Amino acid sequence: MGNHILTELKLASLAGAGAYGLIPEGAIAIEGDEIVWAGARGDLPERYAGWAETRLGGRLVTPGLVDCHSHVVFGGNRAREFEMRLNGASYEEVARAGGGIVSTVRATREASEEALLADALGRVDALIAEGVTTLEIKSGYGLDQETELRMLRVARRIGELRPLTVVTTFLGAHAVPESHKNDPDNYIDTVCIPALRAAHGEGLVDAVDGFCEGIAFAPEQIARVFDVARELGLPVKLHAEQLSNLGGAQLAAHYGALSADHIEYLDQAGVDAMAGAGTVAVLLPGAFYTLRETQMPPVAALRRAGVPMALASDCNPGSSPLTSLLLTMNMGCTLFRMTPEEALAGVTREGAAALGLKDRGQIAAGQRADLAVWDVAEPAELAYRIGFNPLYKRIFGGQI
Ligand SMILES: O=C(O)CC[C@@H]1NC(=O)NC1=O
Ligand SMILES: [Fe+3]
Repeated sequence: MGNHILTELKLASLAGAGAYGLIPEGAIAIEGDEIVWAGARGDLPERYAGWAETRLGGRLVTPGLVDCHSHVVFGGNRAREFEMRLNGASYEEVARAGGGIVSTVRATREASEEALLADALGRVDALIAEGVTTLEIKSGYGLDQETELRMLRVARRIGELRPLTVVTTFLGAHAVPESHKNDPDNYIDTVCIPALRAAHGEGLVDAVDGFCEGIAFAPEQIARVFDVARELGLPVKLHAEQLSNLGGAQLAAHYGALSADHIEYLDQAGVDAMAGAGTVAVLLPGAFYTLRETQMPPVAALRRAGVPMALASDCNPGSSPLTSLLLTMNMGCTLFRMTPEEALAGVTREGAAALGLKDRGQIAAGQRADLAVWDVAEPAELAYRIGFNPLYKRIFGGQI
């Protein structure tokens, strides 16, 4: 780290005017872990003359990628369930038959902290290899206090063991465990909320999430968890309108949520509520693709209303065993009809916004020096190609 100039680059700043905030002949000045200047190379201020210089041969430079929704910490895998679905069972049928999230809960409860960490690091390294510099990691496969906290400790350790910012999210309201399957209210009040308080007490929680859905929790149950999040001063986000419309996005907006995620079944009332609250739409095409869903999120309505749209892997063993943010971008375009610029913004500027982070996701003075350098001529290539990783160099916190 130190003072450094990156030059001979095409700058996709995702800031300022114009598509991608693109500057064909750009330069970036980095001091420590911070960008202190970015713009056209010809405008580089004299005061940076003499700084160490790295020439990038005209390669494209974007902000480091932000994966704002993942469940990368979990035990076991669900290949068997994948096979069941290929034999005709729906995702909800598998869930009601005791498969789905609950089967991963068993495997996660049985796994040690070291085993969970070792398994997760493989998935995290795949994301890092594609230029991810910030990763959100949820709990939600413990559904008991001990395991929920173990998952969040593993998430924190991932951020210590890798050149990566990890943001943790408590998702105790992910599913109703077998022990409480006839009494979800009791689970919320006697397990989920005490676990949230304990996790917060250990400094393990940066935000609180829930799954508002017929196979999970009702809005009233989510609201009780969000009331405690508000009491603890924690921001909230919500898996909402994935398989039906229970008004989850409106509930999220009512709590000033950072984001509402999935939202395939979002209606105009939900779009308007999110627009009014500044809640980011997090689109998760990996789950839509894996579950062979047909109801697309209302991208055109979100666009018209000016609701920011993020894209994320939703990496999880059941509905989105996906560890490629580049493929996520391609799916966002091909499946959800986002533009390539919206897709790139979705995994940078808007992904950061979905985490409430204002110091990253764009290339501009004052932002973290988290950058990705790509062997592509045009930014659209990042979403266009399928199964191709053109990352040339990943810069985390100014480490050239
Ligand atoms: O199947 C799993 O393990 C997670 C499913 C995932 N969680 C959620 O709230 N919605 C999903 O698609
Ligand atoms: Fe999810």
